[in-house]
Amino acid sequence: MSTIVKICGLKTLDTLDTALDAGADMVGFVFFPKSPRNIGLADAARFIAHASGHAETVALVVDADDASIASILDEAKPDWLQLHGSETPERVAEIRKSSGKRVMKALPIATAADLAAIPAFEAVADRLLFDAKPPKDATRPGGLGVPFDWNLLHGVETKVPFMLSGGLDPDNVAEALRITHAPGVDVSSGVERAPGEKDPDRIRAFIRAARGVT
Ligand SMILES: O=C(O)c1ccccc1NCC(=O)[C@H](O)[C@H](O)COP(=O)(O)O
Repeated sequence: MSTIVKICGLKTLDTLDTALDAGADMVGFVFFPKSPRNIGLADAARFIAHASGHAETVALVVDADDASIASILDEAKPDWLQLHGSETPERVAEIRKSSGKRVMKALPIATAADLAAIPAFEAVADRLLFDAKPPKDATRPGGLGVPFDWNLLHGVETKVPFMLSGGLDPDNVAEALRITHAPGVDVSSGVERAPGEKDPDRIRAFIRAARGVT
């Protein structure tokens, strides 16, 4: 089965088209004002409509309230909601039920102890995203371009599919997949030429590398 590839933090039509043309399975749009990838609702709606039918679309939120989620669903109509904050299993279940959307829950990973969160969240989410735990002084909970020890995921078993994330790039994604056998990978910083500025060549290179295309 081919590795599912998600390109996250897209902000322009040309880089979205690059990701789609290169075969990205999922494209992510960030709704987090402190992020250099933060996107407005109108642009997200336009890009999600453009991507529909070519890739699954993901709206990424961080501890969003019901009103914010409702606006995103009404205006942008994503296929997935990615919950990248400190949402509890109960909150994940509540959002999944009320939105009727598939939900991907990000779990911050730094040590083996962090894997203890898997059972509670795999019971309420459609997919898990293992991302590097942010440092205490981080201004955002993701998109930091920093990996965690992939060996922590060696042999991990989950009841729902998972994605590997955090500090991936065209040069390390094949090794990350060799170690983790992750069914999916997700990248943001590693395909950028500057924070929030996606690089089409790096997007293409990442997808090729993730697919094992030399
Ligand atoms: O990308 C962001 O700026 C971001 C901001 C706030 C919460 C989550 C964010 N990104 C989440 C993602 O899914 C990223 O792709 C993931 O954290 C990996 O990022 P990177 O290490 O930069 O590849």
